[in-house]
Amino acid sequence: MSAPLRIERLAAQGDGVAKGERGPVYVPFALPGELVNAAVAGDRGTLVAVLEPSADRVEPACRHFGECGGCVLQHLAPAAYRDWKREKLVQALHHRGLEAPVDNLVPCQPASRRRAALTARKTHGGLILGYNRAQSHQIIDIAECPILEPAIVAALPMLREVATGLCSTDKPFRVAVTLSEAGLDVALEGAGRPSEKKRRAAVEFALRAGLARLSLDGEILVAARDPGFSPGGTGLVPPPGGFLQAVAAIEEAMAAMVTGHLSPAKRLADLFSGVGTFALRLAQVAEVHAVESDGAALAALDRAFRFGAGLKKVTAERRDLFRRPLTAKELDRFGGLVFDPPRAGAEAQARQIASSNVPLVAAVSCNPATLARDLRILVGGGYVLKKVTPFDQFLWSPHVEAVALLEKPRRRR
Ligand SMILES: C[S@@+](CC[C@H](N)C(=O)[O-])C[C@H]1O[C@@H](n2cnc3c(N)ncnc32)[C@H](O)[C@@H]1O
Repeated sequence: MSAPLRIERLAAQGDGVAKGERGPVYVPFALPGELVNAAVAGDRGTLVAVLEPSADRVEPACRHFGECGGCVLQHLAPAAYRDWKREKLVQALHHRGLEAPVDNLVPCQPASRRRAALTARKTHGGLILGYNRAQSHQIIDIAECPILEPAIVAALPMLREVATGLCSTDKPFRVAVTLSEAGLDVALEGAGRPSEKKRRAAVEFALRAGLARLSLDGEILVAARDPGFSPGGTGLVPPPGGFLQAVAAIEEAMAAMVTGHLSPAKRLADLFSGVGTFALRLAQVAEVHAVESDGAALAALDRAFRFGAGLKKVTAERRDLFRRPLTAKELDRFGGLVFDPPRAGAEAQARQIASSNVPLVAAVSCNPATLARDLRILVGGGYVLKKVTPFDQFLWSPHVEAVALLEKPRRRR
């Protein structure tokens, strides 16, 4: 049964929130101020009709909007959308009692995302390839995606063919596609164990289709060209399916901010370095020690440094920074550091940084809540939070990326 609801605000995941008889009701795709008709079950409402639309309601850019779980805010006008993302960060900091200037959101453009983690599954009607429906394992077969680089969208039919050729399971599997400077890098995971014949056919198809590289469960089946990138002027070739910042322009902007803050120091640390997004750029101005738990990422970083030109020293250390963070004593040899942990944040590492005397710190994060927790630890240890900048890297999703800059004043002798 549907009921009229007045939407009061957007929840953290982008759903509209109304006051229901038994508490808040979350209505996806409804906007603050709107009067909507929604079918309510428990605390979830399904939007039936918008009776009084918000002035901030706009036409969504994608035909899959509403079905596909990838984008939740395409119907919100750009200015309101940017304010909402910035406010998420402001509220997370406020929640931890942190006061710092928060910049406006650095926006990202449609058609700029250079990597996608798609899900595929064989069905009687052929292979479907796309994103999961919101809060479901059902896959929405996509024909377009306005956030992705057009070269990836244009390659969707070809990706379906590659995935069909290699698939030997009825279960869903992952198709990661990255647009490198040398073309598409495609990495399948969990597609089953294809026969030798299928693998050979996939290699031939990949070569004909002009893929830069094709991998299966981390094994490179064919690399016609190195699927490279050039942070710090290097020729970085990430491992198949490995982590890479999603939007090149946002990576560039975050790295410029981090480098600007840390550049007075001569020795730097990059913690949770991945393939060296920050380390390889920082190495243009300082010696860098990169620490990371993923051996394949570190090997790629090390190769890029060795074949790079004009870089100062880069050393790489494989280490689990959750279990064995760099200690305050180990950190004290650095004039500055950047840390960029996964969504869980870097609580143990932040405690060590807080007790250290590293004068310049940049914190990069994709989760405002854990960022605020870690910043609180640093501020408790005497760091001054200079400013925080939100970046949009996951357009029309509820995710916000951020860079926080901190300094520790020198102790008086
Ligand atoms: C958000 S990514 C950042 C990577 C890199 N800074 C970049 O911009 O590409 C987080 C990185 O933390 C690494 N990581 C995850 N858990 C870790 C741990 N316990 N210890 C060290 N590194 C870890 C991941 O492998 C990943 O490379």
